[in-house]
Amino acid sequence: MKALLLENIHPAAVEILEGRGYQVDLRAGSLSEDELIEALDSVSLVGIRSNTNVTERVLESAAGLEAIGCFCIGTNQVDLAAAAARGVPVFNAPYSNTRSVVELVIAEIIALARRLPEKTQRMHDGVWDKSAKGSHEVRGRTLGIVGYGNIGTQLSTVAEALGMDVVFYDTADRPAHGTARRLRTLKELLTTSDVVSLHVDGRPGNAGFFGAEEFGAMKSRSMFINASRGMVVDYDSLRDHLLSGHIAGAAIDVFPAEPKAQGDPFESALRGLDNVILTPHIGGSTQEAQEEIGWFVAEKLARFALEGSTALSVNVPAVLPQPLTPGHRLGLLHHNVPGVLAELNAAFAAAGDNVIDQHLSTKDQLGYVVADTSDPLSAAAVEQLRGAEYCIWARTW
Ligand SMILES: NC(=O)C1=CN([C@@H]2O[C@H](COP(=O)(O)OP(=O)(O)OC[C@H]3O[C@@H](n4cnc5c(N)ncnc54)[C@H](O)[C@@H]3O)[C@@H](O)[C@H]2O)C=CC1
Ligand SMILES: O=C(O)C(=O)COP(=O)(O)O
Repeated sequence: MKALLLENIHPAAVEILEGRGYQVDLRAGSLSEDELIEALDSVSLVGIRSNTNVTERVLESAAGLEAIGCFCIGTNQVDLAAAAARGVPVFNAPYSNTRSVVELVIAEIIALARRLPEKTQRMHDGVWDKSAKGSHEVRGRTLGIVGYGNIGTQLSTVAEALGMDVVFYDTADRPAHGTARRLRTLKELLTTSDVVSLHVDGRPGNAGFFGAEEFGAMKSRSMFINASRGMVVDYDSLRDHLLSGHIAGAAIDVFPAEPKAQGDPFESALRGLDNVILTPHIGGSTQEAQEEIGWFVAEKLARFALEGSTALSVNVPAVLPQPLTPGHRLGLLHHNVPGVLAELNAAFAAAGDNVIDQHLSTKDQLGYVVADTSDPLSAAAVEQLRGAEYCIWARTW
């Protein structure tokens, strides 16, 4: 059994998968589509982070791929529908690096308010530039959070503890934390915030949603932070609004096209601008977060591959079966049509197998059932199931 782990996934993941009998190929960088297709030959588990794209073409060629682990929060880099259609579950770590992102953004809010990027540069240039001009406390200033999910809400709580007034805008119905106030429109947030921070997800509909109109609506001399996804923002427009002085500072951690490997050249319209903090997509890059992610996602991959558990999968029905009794479990991922369970249980009955435990879950067009039986279903009966029109795959453990 082979597992391919890309993008500097934490060694905790290697330890867990090797401990479950996998031969692990651990690599530092991300791969292009063609490189990934080649690397996935005879691989059953693959781990990626935010910079490797698993496209339908990759999935089409990776016949032996059983599951995908996104060792991060975002899963927009995977064609989730194509993976689901092929019965390939995708797992992520929805909370493991949340705090790390929040602490980076809090640091950036204060750094920008005190114009630290240019202060420290002047010192390194040998210039003593002691001035309060353009520097402010963050206490009492308004933070506008766009995207009030796991990261946005934690940021809200920490910012409030710093004495900031917090407002937020979210397309979904989200409860306010602490004294934060939900605003009905993005424009209201933009016109009232001293700092705007984006924490939306990378769904296709968010591509380019923050551009000239939004920057123009922001308060004069306000700050902008993006640690969500680069594809969300028009950075040429941000450059224009920084050069004009309308936006007084920015901190950017994510970019539309990010280098594939450590040390690769980085190009951006935002390089060389005053009071702009640029970081190489490190919001989740702390030792604590990476170790937690490595353990969390590797465990999900192993429990799926070795026991049939799809708990916390982002794209197939979630089933958390009982502890495995080897040799007595069947998993059936199928098209969500009537009669599947009846046919499966009829097959067990015909074989004289008593069903000890059974879990069925459905999600959109898919259904997934895991059944533990007194006696293993015969190979012929399993093959018959695999031939059914509704069957995507049937596996036994
Ligand atoms: N820079 C980095 O290293 C990291 C970046 N991220 C990015 O941050 C994103 C957010 O993470 P979480 O808070 O955990 O996700 P989440 O799914 O908990 O929250 C995202 C929120 O944004 C809202 N939203 C989506 N599109 C929106 C729009 N157009 N306008 C307003 N609200 C919108 C959603 O309703 C949701 O409440 C991730 O999807 C990922 O892309 C996450 C971790 C690390
Ligand atoms: O968790 C996320 O979605 C991130 O963007 C973190 O990405 P990374 O694991 O640093 O490639």
